[in-house]
Amino acid sequence: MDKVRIIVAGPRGRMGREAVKLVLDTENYELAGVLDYKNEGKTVGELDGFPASEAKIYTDIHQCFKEQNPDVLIDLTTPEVGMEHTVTALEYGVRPVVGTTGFTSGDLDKLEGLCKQTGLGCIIAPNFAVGAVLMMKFSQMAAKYFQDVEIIELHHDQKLDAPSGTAVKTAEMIASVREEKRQGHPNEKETLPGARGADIDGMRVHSVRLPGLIAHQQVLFGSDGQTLTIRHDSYNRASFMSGVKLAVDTVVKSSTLVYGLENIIE
Ligand SMILES: NC(=O)c1ccc[n+]([C@@H]2O[C@H](COP(=O)([O-])OP(=O)(O)OC[C@H]3O[C@@H](n4cnc5c(N)ncnc54)[C@H](O)[C@@H]3O)[C@@H](O)[C@H]2O)c1
Ligand SMILES: O=C(O)C1=N[C@H](C(=O)O)CCC1
Repeated sequence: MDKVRIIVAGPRGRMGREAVKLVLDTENYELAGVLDYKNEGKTVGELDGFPASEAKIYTDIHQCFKEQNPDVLIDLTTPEVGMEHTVTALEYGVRPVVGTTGFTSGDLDKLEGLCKQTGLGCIIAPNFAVGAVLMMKFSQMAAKYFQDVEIIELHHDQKLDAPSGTAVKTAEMIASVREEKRQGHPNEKETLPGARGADIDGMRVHSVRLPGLIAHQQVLFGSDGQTLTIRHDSYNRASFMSGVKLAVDTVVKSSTLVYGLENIIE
């Protein structure tokens, strides 16, 4: 069987480093190159702290795709860069696996259209950790019985986007089954703006940023005389890699946009 030729965008980032390792350590994957904004002309093996690899570093995505003709792009960058990479990948016939968070619903609509037009698969996964996907699914199940819910997401203090992609996805999954409700007292008033967190469909979302954390979320449900808390913790970035592998193995066979790993986990 031919190896899956993969480009990793954002290789020197916290997630990108793990993804490069995953690709190099997986027998039927080949690291075709990486996309960075610097180090053009060097190889991955020349970067500090990277395993031996002759894969080339590109700063120009067009040159990269033309020279390497890869099968898959794994993007772990920032929302603006990630969206540009994803659109360009689909235009070049490359299937994207996107872990980058912060895409808007407009971005997702555009990508869905591009997938239809090109017949290519694309996977956007706000969270690759299997436990986090289960947390979201369990929360969706619980929301049928508990209308009142608040989400607390906790991440490291270098995270750029808030709320997290996971919190947004969780709220969307809950909203799809929950009877609409504006929570809290009808006369509730914030005496300090932001005290009640962000509002997604009447659900409150609170973002904590602290050094020492990696990626954590708890979903709290309340009703008469009882609460239910569903919590997930990622203690390292290796926790995301089995999900990245599942997404790569799935996207090479798919022809539509998939938003969320819950749609491909059995
Ligand atoms: N889906 C998931 O399970 C999951 C898990 C962790 C992080 N994330 C998301 O992944 C993204 C990256 O997270 P991180 O913690 O690795 O961030 P990071 O800041 O450590 O890494 C981002 C990398 O992108 C690189 N970059 C910026 N502009 C670029 C460009 N034009 N071309 C190529 N590379 C460029 C930066 O140099 C940096 O190394 C974030 O959006 C984060 O929310 C998702
Ligand atoms: O470290 C991050 O950044 C993470 N972002 C994702 C999100 O926004 O949900 C998932 C977990 C880690």
